[in-house]
Amino acid sequence: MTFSSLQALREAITSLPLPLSDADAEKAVWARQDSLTKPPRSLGMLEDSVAFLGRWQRKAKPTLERIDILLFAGSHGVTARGVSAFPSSVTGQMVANFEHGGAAINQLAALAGASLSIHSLDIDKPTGDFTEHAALDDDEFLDAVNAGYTAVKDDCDLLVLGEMGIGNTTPAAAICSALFGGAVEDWTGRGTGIDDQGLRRKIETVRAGLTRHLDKISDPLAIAAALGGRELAAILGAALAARHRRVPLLLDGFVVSAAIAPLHVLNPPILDHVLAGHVSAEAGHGRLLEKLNKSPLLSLGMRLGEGSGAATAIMILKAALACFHGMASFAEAGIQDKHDT
Ligand SMILES: Cc1cc2ncn([C@H]3O[C@H](COP(=O)(O)O)[C@@H](O)[C@H]3O)c2cc1C
Ligand SMILES: O=C(O)c1cccnc1
Repeated sequence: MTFSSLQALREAITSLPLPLSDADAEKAVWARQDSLTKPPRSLGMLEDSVAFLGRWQRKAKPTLERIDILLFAGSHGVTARGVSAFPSSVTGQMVANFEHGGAAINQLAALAGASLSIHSLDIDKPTGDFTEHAALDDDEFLDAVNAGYTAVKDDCDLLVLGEMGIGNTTPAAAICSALFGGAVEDWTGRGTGIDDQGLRRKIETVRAGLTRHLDKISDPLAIAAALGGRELAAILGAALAARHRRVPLLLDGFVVSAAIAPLHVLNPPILDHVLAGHVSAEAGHGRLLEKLNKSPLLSLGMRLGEGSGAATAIMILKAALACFHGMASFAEAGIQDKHDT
């Protein structure tokens, strides 16, 4: 499926009947977990994670055999305003680095046993500077959403989305400010490590973008197009495809979370298939996860993007499944179970 208009996309988000998760599979997961040789629920979020995987994989015994990491790259016109500590040319150079296996995400994907595919979205064609024009017109936005939507494959046990795009913490901050309000400073962080003067410029840039596109403030998809970018739009499309296909999605940092936030504002249950991998050190990510009602598995002070925080969290999911599949039950081990009260 691809979307030929914003209206068709909006309908797919708000009015199509959404496929549901499997409550019976989840019940079976909890029944097994409660029979294993540990005090009930003592593995905390590990147990919650197995229940989540069971529900969305529709399996009483969930697995992580096939994990796909899709990394989307795009270029941002707003970088001309001096909002990043790095030049825009680094985006293409990092794409080459991903292809040669030299980036953090390559190492983490290999360790996690995940496949990694790189999707470059017109990186030689930066988006418009959102303080002056819409970053993307409707057609450009839909093309990127469709690229993300069609990149998701059915037969995967878990999906991770990553991004590369110098400057993209600025559109992420602008989208959050537009969707959720509050002080622009609270959504705007240092990204790649911009200095104090740069941070002030970045905050002013976000403010100017909000003023320019004030007329779109009540339309989350118009905000995503006017203030976003191609890799963010593709992430929105991929998250929607995962929901339609009941593929569980593990969320990365601030940029990926901001990219899917318009889905939440349009229809909160649409992100029920999403688990937060980590909370990034980027200002605003913790607040954004609260808005999305997600509790992160990890808080490691990471602020890289690329899908790296989520890829690290895969190891936690694998730890959870190792216990779930490998532990003996009280009956098998001949251990006395909890007193009946
Ligand atoms: C070498 C390098 C590798 C990266 N990998 C991810 N990012 C991250 O930093 C960028 C966002 O931060 P800002 O908005 O400050 O530019 C994005 O490309 C993001 O993926 C990187 C940034 C750099 C410099
Ligand atoms: O949390 C993120 O997604 C992030 C933080 C800094 C730079 N790039 C991405």
